[in-house]
Amino acid sequence: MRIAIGADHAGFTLKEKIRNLLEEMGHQVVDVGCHSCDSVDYPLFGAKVAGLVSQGECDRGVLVCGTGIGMSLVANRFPAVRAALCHEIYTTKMARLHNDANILVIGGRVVGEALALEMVRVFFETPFEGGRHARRLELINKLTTQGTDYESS
Ligand SMILES: O=C(CO)[C@H](O)[C@H](O)[C@H](O)COP(=O)(O)O
Repeated sequence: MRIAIGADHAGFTLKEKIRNLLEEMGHQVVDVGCHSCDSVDYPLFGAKVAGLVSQGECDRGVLVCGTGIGMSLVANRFPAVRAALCHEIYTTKMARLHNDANILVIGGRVVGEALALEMVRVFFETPFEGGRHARRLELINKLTTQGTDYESS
């Protein structure tokens, strides 16, 4: 899989570990930065990763900032992006099984390194279940084309 990863200064250290893990797992990683602990603005990096996923240039993405909230806000503005902010294994697994999340967002100041790396492993090893969940994702897609007027579809 081709995976875009990005972080701000608060997520830089964890992002480096995540890149190593993904490469060990055999994935091709596109690292959009940042490249140090110097203070930067998370929207710049969140938008790069989300843009690559949205345009189909990468299959999935991983974003890390301090809490993960800022990166989530940015990423979910992009068409076809389903970014999931996760703090533990269960939610991470369900984000794939039920939501077909294509970007995993982690708070580098919230989740410890070992747990975060296990979450990454689970995210990339868990398939989407489809079925009723696909129908619900389709309803989300319709929000962008016809607002909340589901009845007229
Ligand atoms: O955007 C965030 C929260 O939604 C991230 O956690 C940032 O990493 C954080 O705001 C950065 O804070 P700092 O005080 O500038 O290090």
